[in-house]
Amino acid sequence: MGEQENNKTGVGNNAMAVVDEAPVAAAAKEKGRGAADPRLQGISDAIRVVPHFPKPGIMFNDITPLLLRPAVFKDAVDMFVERYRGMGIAAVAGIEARGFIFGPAIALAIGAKFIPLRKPKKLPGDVFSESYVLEYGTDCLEMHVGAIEPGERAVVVDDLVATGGTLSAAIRLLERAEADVVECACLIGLPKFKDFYKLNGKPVYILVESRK
Ligand SMILES: O=P(O)(O)OC[C@H]1O[C@H](OP(=O)(O)OP(=O)(O)O)[C@H](O)[C@@H]1O
Ligand SMILES: Nc1ncnc2[nH]cnc12
Repeated sequence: MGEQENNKTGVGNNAMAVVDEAPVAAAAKEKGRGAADPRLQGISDAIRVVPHFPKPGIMFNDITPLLLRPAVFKDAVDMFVERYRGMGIAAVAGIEARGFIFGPAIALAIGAKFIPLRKPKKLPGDVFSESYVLEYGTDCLEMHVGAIEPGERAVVVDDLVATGGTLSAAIRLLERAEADVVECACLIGLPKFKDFYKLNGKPVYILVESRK
């Protein structure tokens, strides 16, 4: 992925007017590539920030308003599809629950399989399990053994990266199956994530950065 491996690809501050509650459109302003992609402002505007949910102090980035706007929902999916098409990606791994909203559409569009990374005790077969710490608790992700073959190229998809704990667990799961994790893709990055350009050595591609 060349130059893109060395920066939080497509992510950065921008000068767009921002409503207080809306995340700032930040992506597609790849280094030296000129103006931001015009679709990003619509994506940013369609994300609602809800203070103190699910507990005091958390600024919850809610993607459900974006899902109610088909054109904006499509823009978000298209931006990921444009990025990963033709890269020999065999699998899109989506993180339960919100990675299940975007992951399958991306997988179908690029001709990849979709692998659900599920919360504990939901998958009936043999699983790999990885625990992680969240902004508001701890959790675990599981993946079916045999979902991916050694050496297959994979992208991990979720709606948001906060601490990076969930994505790191997803990367660990795929790597236990000897998959080649190419990148993680999220709609939203929280500002505190800005210091992480990589997770477990893997690039993280973010469309918009939340102000809060
Ligand atoms: O970067 P992190 O600090 O790990 O947090 C990000 C994760 O938190 C949210 O999911 P959540 O665990 O709330 O589960 P849900 O999608 O089932 O609501 C979000 O959808 C990410 O998966
Ligand atoms: N601030 C936040 N908004 C939405 N989902 C989250 N998951 C972890 N932190 C979150």
